[in-house]
Amino acid sequence: MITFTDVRKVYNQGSQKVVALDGVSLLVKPGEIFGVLGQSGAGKSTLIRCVNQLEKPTSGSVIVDGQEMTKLSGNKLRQARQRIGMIFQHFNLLSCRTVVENIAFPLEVMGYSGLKRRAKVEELISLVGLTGKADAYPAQLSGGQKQRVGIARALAGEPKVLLSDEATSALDPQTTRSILDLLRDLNKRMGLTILLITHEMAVVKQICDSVAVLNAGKIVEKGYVSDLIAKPESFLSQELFPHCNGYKPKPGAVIATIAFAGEQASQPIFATLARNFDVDVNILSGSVETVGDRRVGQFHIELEGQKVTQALKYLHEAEFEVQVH
Ligand SMILES: Nc1ncnc2c1ncn2[C@@H]1O[C@H](COP(=O)(O)OP(=O)(O)OP(=O)(O)O)[C@@H](O)[C@H]1O
Repeated sequence: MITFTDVRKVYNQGSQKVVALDGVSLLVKPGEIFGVLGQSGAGKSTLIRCVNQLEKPTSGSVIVDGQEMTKLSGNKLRQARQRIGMIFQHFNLLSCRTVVENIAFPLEVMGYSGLKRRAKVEELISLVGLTGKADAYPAQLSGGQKQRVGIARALAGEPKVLLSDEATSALDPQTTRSILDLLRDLNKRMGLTILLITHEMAVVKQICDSVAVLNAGKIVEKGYVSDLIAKPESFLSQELFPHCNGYKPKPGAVIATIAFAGEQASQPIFATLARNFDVDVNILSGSVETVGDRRVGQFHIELEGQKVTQALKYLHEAEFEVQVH
C-alpha cells in the first residue's frame, strides 16, 4: 500500500545540511498497522510527511496505492491527499468551529452538498464515539475527545491510508489505550492501512502488526512485531524487556536469557527446571507481556546446580529461545 524506496531528505539549515532521512526503504502492506519507532530527531515526522508530500524527498520514491507521490503536483496532488487521512499530536482542530463544523470542513472542500454533508458527519460522529458532542467547541472537549474529532475529520474523505503523527503523545495512558483501541477497530472494520510514528514502545506493543526502528535517518530494524519481540537480540525485545545491568553472577552459576511466546507462556517452566534438574533459578529481570493477542515473555536468569547443562538442553529441545551469557 505504501512503498518507500531509498528515500533521502536533506534540509538546508543556513550553511549546514541536515540529513533527516538517509536511504529509507519500507513496505507497508494493505490493511496493516505499521509503526515507525524512534527517538526525537530520528526523522519520523519527516518520513510520515513524505507520504502525503508535506515534505518533498530530496531523492527516492514514495508510492501510495500504486501512485508515485513525488511526481504529483497541483490538482493531482490535492486529489491524492484526499485519499490519505492524517491525525496529529496536537489535534489541529479549528477552535472557532464546533465538532460538526470541524468534521464537515474537508467535506466542504470536497464539494459535498449540505444534506450529504450532514449525513456523512453524523455517521462519522457515531463511528468515533462522539455522539452527544456534536455542538461542542474544541475547548469544551477532553484530549481524547479532541483526537476523536481529528480521527473523524481524517476519515471524511474515506481514505485507504491513515497517517498518525504521534497521535497519542499528548494523552494520558488510559486515554491513549482507548484511542489506540479505536484505531485498531477502524483498521479491522474498514480495512484501513495505518502508518503511525511514535517514540513509545507501548504504542507499538498495543496495536502495531509491523514496525521499523528509525535511528539518525536510517532503518536499523524492521519486521513483524511478534517476530522481533521473540528474538532476545532485537532492539524491540531489549526495549520491552530491559536487562538489569551490573549484576555479578555467583561463582559457578550460569546467566541466561530465556524467551517464549504463545502456548509456552503458560508452562510452569521454572518449577520444571527446579523439580526435574534440581536447578536453582534466580530471576534477575523480565516479565510476560501481551503483544497483539499473544503472550510473550523474557527472563534474564541465573542458574545454579549440578545439572544446569541438562536443564539448558531441555529448554532448547522444548523450543524455548535461550541465550547463555
Ligand atoms: N524544516 C526543517 N529544516 C531543517 N531541519 C529540519 C527541518 N525539519 C526537521 N529537521 C531536522 O531533521 C532531523 C529529523 O527531524 P524530524 O522532525 O523528522 O525527527 P523526529 O524523529 O520526528 O523528531 P521528534 O520526535 O522530536 O519530532 C532533525 O535533526 C531536525 O532538526
